[in-house]
Amino acid sequence: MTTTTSYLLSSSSSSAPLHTFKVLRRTLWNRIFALIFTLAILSLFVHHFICLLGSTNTTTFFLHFTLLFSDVILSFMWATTQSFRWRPIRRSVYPENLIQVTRDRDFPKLDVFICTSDPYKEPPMGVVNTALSVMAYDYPSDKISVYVSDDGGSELTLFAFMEAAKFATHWLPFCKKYRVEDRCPAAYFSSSHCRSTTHAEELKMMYETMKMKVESVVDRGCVGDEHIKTDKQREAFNWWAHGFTRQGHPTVVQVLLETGKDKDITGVEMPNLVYVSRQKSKASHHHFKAGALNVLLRVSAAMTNAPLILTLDCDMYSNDPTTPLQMLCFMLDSKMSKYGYVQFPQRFHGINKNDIYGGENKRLFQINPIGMDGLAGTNYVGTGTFFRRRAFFGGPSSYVSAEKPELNPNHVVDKSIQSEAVLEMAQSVASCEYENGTRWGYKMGFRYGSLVEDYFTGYQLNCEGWDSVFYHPDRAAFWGDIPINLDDVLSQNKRWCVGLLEVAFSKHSPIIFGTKSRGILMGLAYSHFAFWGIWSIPVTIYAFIPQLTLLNGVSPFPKVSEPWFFLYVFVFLGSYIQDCLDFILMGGTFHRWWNDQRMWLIRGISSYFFGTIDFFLKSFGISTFGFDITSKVIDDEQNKHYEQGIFEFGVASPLFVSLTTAAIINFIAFSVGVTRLILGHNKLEEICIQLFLSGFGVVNCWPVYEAIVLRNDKGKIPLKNTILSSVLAFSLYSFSYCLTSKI
Ligand SMILES: O=c1ccn([C@@H]2O[C@H](COP(=O)(O)OP(=O)(O)O[C@H]3O[C@H](CO)[C@@H](O)[C@H](O)[C@H]3O)[C@@H](O)[C@H]2O)c(=O)[nH]1
Ligand SMILES: [Mn+2]
Repeated sequence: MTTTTSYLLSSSSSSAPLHTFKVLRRTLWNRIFALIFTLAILSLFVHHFICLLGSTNTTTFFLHFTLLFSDVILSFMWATTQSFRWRPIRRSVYPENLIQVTRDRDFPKLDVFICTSDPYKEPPMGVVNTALSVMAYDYPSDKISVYVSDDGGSELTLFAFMEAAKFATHWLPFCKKYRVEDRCPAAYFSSSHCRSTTHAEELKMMYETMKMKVESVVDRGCVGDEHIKTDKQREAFNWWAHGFTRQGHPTVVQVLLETGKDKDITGVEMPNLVYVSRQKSKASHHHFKAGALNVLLRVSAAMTNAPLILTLDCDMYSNDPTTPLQMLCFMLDSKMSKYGYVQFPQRFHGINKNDIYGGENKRLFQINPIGMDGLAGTNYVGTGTFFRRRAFFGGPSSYVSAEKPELNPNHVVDKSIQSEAVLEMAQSVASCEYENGTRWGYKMGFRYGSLVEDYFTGYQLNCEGWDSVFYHPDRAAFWGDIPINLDDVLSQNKRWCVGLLEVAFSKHSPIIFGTKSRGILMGLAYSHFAFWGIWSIPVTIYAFIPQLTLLNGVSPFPKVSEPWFFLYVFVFLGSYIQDCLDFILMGGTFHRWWNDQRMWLIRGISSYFFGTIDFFLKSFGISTFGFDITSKVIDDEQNKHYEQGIFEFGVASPLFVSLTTAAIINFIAFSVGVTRLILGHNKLEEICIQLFLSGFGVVNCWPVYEAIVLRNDKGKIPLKNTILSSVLAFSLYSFSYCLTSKI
């Protein structure tokens, strides 16, 4: 391990700690480098001012001003990343010591929330696998309750869960008997750990039968009469009988398994399993996932009211049955009562060798969180998070009470979850109107007002005084799906970008409100995410200006013989090398880092660019945006390309237009630059920086050229897109020609 102990700290004073952490040794180097880099940035500004003052006409003034502006933004973003490098820490846990503070049977109850919202983009079998993997946790079954929120309001999903409830009575004892590690059935049956005994074969058969049944129902689009066996089932599916649509339907709460009543085939208690589809009506805003989670908070309060909550997306299945014990190491430490949540990293299976789309999001999900963890706490990333229920009701020392006493975290439920009173309560708190006039979404629960409800909620909790923990075990706690085509990746990033800008430009902007609440470093860390969208400004400027000026024979950058040239070299190499080191020290490879930086550029020019425009259009009331769910379905041909590491363009997405335009301009600028050098029309010393930047653009855009010219499959860039981009590139060139002809 490259991160040796600089000092070891434990927050528990007893001889056998539950958890410890170490501050990474790179901290010192990071701080020294931050100082040197700050001086370099200041010098760069001096250079920019000299150029601005020396400009002889408005065009050159404007040119230098644009470059200054873009460097100001780069510097701001660089400054925000210093918060992640200030004090990164790594934690360890010792679940074997839990016995000193509690016994198994006294473990706190755990409510698990799983969200799904579309049976076609999120196949029910995937959701079921996620649920089964957590139901089988190494945790007392009678302490676990799994609540599934179905925003798709789909009888197909309910049907899948009815089947899963039956299968679970076999699966759970099997896992425990053989100490199975992969408790997600799909993962287990396709892994090499799958036993080849008759018992395992039997289970596999059972699983396959269930899968076939569920998939055939999904293909048909409805649950046929032949599948409805009991009166209880008929009653449940009756909800779908009249005028039930996805956007307009009553609340459906269906208890599929109840602890105390339902037993597995060996006679051991089953966990609770509850299906919830909240009421929907076109007339009221449902606040996307945050709304769904708040409904689950209330429904679960009415039914079990566990003090600990795990939130999961439907595609994030558990990969380690001991995860709850690791979490308890923090939650049961009495000195950690101010810690509101424990975040496990989002990790993804099925990433191709070199991670062409940067799907791992290493910086977002692994590198930055260890930095924030060393300050006041990491951000919440929507899934793989264990919360204290209390954290949703005001700060650690400023309690906000719910409007109904039964919903408060200290309320003890003493009735069966299927009793009439409890079911009635669950129905009523899941209705559309319930939140009107209450503090849900603003002072309580998951927060509204941003498309990235996870980021916004974690941020608000941190601001209210809750700290949080990031725990990154070697064995991934959860595995999730990643989008495997470029359009999905870019659209997802665009949604994130819009949601983050909503926070950046709100009264809760982290730069002011965050800094005031939790200090400058936390303010900067949260600002780093909030202002993601503005990356688009420097990325776009550097993708076009050096290239267009090169084509027009103008050079706004220092010559090789000038000392300022070395400043540019230092700033570029310094930031790139540090970034690469951060990546590799976190277990990444050079190749993956390269692809990750390429995706950063691509996102800058597409997702962030269009996301920022969308955000401002919405702010002026010109357009609206929603939560487009990322597809978890795998198309065979796309998957083949992805496995081979080939980019998938395929659709005529507007997100590709700016990218293709930049690719064309960079290619032309680089070719023209090299030709002029060979012909002796230009000296390398004059155009070195511009030529380098164009060449860098060309190398990064390589997959785009392949997709325009060399490929003939479905994943190539549609001709329409190429023509549009060429026209745009030509217009940009003509425009720049007119401007620079006056210089
Ligand atoms: O109206 C909605 C929309 C979405 N979801 C669920 O939210 C989850 C995340 O949606 P997904 O399309 O997978 O979004 P991603 O961009 O992949 O998710 C990341 O970003 C989201 C914020 O944009 C977070 O909520 C997620 O936890 C985080 O993994 C899924 O389980 C959905 O079913 C709902 O329940 N209701
Ligand atoms: Mn997702």
